[in-house]
Amino acid sequence: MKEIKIVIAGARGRMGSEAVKLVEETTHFSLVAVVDHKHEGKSLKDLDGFDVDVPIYTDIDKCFFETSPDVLIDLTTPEIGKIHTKKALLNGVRPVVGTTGFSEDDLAELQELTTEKGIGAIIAPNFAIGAILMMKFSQMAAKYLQDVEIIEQHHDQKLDAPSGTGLKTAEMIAAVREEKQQGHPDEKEILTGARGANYKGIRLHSVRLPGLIAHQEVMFGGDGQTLKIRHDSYNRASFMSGVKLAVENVMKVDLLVYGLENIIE
Ligand SMILES: NC(=O)C1=CN([C@@H]2O[C@H](COP(=O)(O)OP(=O)(O)OC[C@H]3O[C@@H](n4cnc5c(N)ncnc54)[C@H](O)[C@@H]3O)[C@@H](O)[C@H]2O)C=CC1
Ligand SMILES: O=C(O)C1=N[C@H](C(=O)O)C[C@H](O)C1
Repeated sequence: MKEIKIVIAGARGRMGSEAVKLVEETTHFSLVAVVDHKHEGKSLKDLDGFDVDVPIYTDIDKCFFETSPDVLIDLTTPEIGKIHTKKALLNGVRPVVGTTGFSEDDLAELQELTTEKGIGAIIAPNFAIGAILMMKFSQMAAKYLQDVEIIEQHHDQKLDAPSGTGLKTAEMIAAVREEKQQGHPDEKEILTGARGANYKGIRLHSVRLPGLIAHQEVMFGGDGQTLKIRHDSYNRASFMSGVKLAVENVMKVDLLVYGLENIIE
């Protein structure tokens, strides 16, 4: 298999450090550099916990120019992730984006840029295969049970709410469900936010607690019955087979793919 040259942005983070391991362990992947907001000019091996000798860049354009990667894996923050994704496309580098917190407008802009540049990009709110199945099963269930609420639970260092997965699940359900208001028509929030966020009538609840990693339950209600579809990630290794799949697939597409469910048969 042809070698794929990769840059990782956010390599020191919880997900990024796991992605460094994945790239190192995969024979046809080659890590050529990492992007950080600190440590310009150092090697990754100078930092605690890494023994990989690749340069650290704080300037992503310079990084792309000097290392000519095929793929950028971005695992940073919502704000920075957007900038990196745009810069990757402008530099002819295929982005694989795990970073969440992008708005509909951001996605539309990136889709336009991807089409203009004619190179592939993958934005995946969740790389875990079990989470993809949870979303697909939820979409199936929503055809039969239209009353649904999403409860996503994450560690308390997470920046965005609702999670990318929660939002994507709501979007997938909304695509097959006629929009409706749930609960009592006269219901009133005594405390603002008590009923959660509202995506086309679907309620989304975000729990943030230390000890959690990434969990989501999609709860459906019908006459005298409920159905719960749940996924739990207990560690960040759970996301890595999806990252590998995304890197391999981004080399084969020439458009923006939003969600791994679009490349998993
Ligand atoms: N798609 C998926 O399956 C998953 C996505 N995520 C998402 O990935 C992102 C990262 O999550 P974590 O690793 O938990 O966060 P983290 O906070 O552990 O890591 C973020 C990293 O980004 C770096 N960073 C911040 N500003 C930067 C800049 N200007 N340039 C380069 N690097 C910069 C930080 O130094 C840090 O190392 C989040 O958006 C999260 O929602 C997390 C888990 C799974
Ligand atoms: O920040 C996280 O941790 C996660 N973020 C993604 C999201 O927002 O859905 C994926 C996963 O849930 C972990």
